[in-house]
Amino acid sequence: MTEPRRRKIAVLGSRSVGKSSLVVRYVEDAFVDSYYPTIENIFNKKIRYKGQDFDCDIIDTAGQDEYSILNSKHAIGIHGYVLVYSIASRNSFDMIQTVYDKILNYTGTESVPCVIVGQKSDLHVQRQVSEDEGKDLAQQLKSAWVEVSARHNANVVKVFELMLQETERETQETGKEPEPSKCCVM
Ligand SMILES: Nc1nc2c(ncn2[C@@H]2O[C@H](COP(=O)(O)OP(=O)(O)OP(=O)(O)O)[C@@H](O)[C@H]2O)c(=O)[nH]1
Repeated sequence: MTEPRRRKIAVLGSRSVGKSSLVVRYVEDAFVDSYYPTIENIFNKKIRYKGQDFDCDIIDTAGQDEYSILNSKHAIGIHGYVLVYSIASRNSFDMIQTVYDKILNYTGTESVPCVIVGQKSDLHVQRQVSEDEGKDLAQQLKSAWVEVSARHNANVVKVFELMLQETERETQETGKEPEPSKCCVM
């Protein structure tokens, strides 16, 4: 038996897009209708992916807006980022690029392993962001993309499979362990 590999995953995005609901659905298989703004919560989950065990810390963060300063501990020392928007909020979709740029500002790299998540896919009538727009953005940011509903438990597991696909891409190609993000001094 090989030792589980430790991975740190940060979940980021605008306020109220359903970051906590996504993580709680995944880790505890529960859904709550009420809204409690998050400051920070760290969840631990063992994930088996392609025959390998991963011991994952999933960091659920406070919602971001264009003026908030990304906490360095949510950008540095992280293996992969789950960037969440709501399909019913154009603003939250626009925020993905902003948050992504803030991460790159810290890491000084050209890209980081990312999954872009269109949450609340059950809100068909209120949809403001099309699937194609989500896919196009993901292509630009060289990220994976998926639409999910924490409420209906649709595609939630897929988010974390895609996350490991992204963080382990290099390991599969080179056999090298992925490095968590580092701070770049400009
Ligand atoms: N229709 C629908 N509503 C959802 C879904 N996921 C979450 N919500 C609702 O959206 C609201 C916000 O959800 P949260 O999970 O607290 O959002 P958050 O992104 O963690 O919010 P912050 O902590 O402020 O950043 C709550 O009222 C949830 O019940 C979903 O898949 N579908």
